[in-house]
Amino acid sequence: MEKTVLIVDDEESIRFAFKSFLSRQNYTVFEARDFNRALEMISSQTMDVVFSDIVLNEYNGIDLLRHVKEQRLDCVVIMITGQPDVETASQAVRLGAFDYLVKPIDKEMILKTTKMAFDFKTLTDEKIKIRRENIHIRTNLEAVFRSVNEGIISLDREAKIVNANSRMIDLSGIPAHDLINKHLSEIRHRSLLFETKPFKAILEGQESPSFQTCCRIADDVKGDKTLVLNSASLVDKDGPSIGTVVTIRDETRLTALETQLKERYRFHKLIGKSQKMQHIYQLIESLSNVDTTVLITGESGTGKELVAGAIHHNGTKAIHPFVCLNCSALSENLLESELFGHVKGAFTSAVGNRAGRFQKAQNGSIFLDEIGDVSPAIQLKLLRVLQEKKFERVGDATPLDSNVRVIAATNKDLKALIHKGLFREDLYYRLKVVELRIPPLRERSEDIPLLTEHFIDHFNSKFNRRIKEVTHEVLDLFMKYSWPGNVRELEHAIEHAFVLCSGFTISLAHLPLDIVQSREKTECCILKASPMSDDQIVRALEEARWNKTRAAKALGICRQTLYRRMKKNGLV
Ligand SMILES: Nc1ncnc2c1ncn2[C@@H]1O[C@H](COP(=O)(O)OP(=O)(O)OP(=O)(O)O)[C@@H](O)[C@H]1O
Repeated sequence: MEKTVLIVDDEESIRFAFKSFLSRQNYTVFEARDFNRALEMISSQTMDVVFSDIVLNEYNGIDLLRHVKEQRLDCVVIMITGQPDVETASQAVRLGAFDYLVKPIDKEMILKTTKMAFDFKTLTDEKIKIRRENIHIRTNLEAVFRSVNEGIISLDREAKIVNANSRMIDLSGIPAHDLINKHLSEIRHRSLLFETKPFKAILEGQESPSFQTCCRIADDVKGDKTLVLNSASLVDKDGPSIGTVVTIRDETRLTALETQLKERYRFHKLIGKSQKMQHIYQLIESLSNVDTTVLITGESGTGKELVAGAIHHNGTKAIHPFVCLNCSALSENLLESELFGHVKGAFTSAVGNRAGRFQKAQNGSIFLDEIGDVSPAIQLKLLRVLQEKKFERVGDATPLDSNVRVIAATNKDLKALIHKGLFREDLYYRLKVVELRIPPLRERSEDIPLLTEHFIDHFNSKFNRRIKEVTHEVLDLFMKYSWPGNVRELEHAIEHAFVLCSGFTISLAHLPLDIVQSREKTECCILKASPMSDDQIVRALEEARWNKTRAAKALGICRQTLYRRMKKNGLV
């Protein structure tokens, strides 16, 4: 890069001497014999170093120096004088002259001073460059600091808050003037945010690693927030820590969306993403915190017990017991004692007092499965519990209070039972305050892949296996099959396959025969419908040398259909 020097002096010999010495050292030297010429040159050409005589006719070198400084020109000025005096020298230095030379000036001095001036200029330029870069970085950082969606707060080593961006102020709910320059201990009581781990660690003088926490911030209106806090030590390069910076990301919305998404596929122990299951989930939610009696209906194996469990566990009763009883499994007497308990001596084997299920479920919920199988006498007692919230133990006339939510279920048509006089109508309406009908699996086949995956996971962990999937044919069959036993049947089919499958994929060969045969039956029905002449059948049999399996295959029908056609034609 060109190094430019301007020599301003009215003495030509001086200008000549500077020019000849410096040109040989590869400096580009310009000359000016007076102040005005010098001004012209420094405004039209960048000068790195200016040597100027102090005496320049009507103006002097000090005026030139003043001009350079006023215009903030980027050059080093050295004053030269033939008549040194302390006052001008000190004035020159005060105004920012780099040096002050006294004539006569020899070559050595010119070269040495020029080199020093250039070294000084290089350093000054570097300093200016660094300063400009710093300003640029600082401006950018401040813009980032202001605009990011994360709260940022920095604290010094004494836990005094040095800075906080506007997002942080918003998250903490504390105005900037109450935050900046305050010690953490002074403001920690104002927001639960400051009670979290990173801030506690700062107060205790530790550095804390990145972690996730959920906290409720001071402004109650805003409610629970899921905040991810990250803290890092602020260190100078290789130096000691000068404080801590904590960043806070608000993930409330993300967490809510995640939860929603999960709920769509699963609700408590219920699996299913179909619209019908979404509707069930919504109903369960609205039923959870009301105390009404619920009647759950639906075919066997549709998940009625799981629904009852979800109603109980989703509500405020969840901390109290959830007691289940299958009413069809017990004789009338046993059921009565099981439901209401008995006292010692109530019957021959009653050797002591025994609490019934209603007592055990106190403040919680009781699930009465197969309610349609209950005898008229027990129906009457249940009606009393529902109406009066009271019951008596067998062998004791003292009524006991019942604070139990009743959830009943049946796969029977209770209305038909009422018609036949087998079920009390008044009990039916007491039970059916809200009816929840669980759809059979065939009406929500989009849940089948999800349920299949769920049961594979379940049996993998139960039997310590590593089965990955079912084949396309299996899934296809599952989607078409009518599942009379509903989810329970699917669960059992997969458990059956776990026994037979020794690899990683469940195929048709591993499934229960009745499910596979249901497919063959369907295919046979389809094939049977296609017209096929008796001649064609006989020809196929002859070609297959009367091997029925091969002939059926050649005709594209199943063996049973072929056999039926042969029988019809008297071929067997
Ligand atoms: N939606 C579902 N998600 C996961 N598992 C389910 C689901 N529905 C049913 N099951 C499972 O199927 C089996 C039968 O469920 P459950 O006992 O709740 O059915 P149910 O309708 O009460 O049957 P039943 O009328 O015969 O008493 C259970 O092992 C249960 O875990």
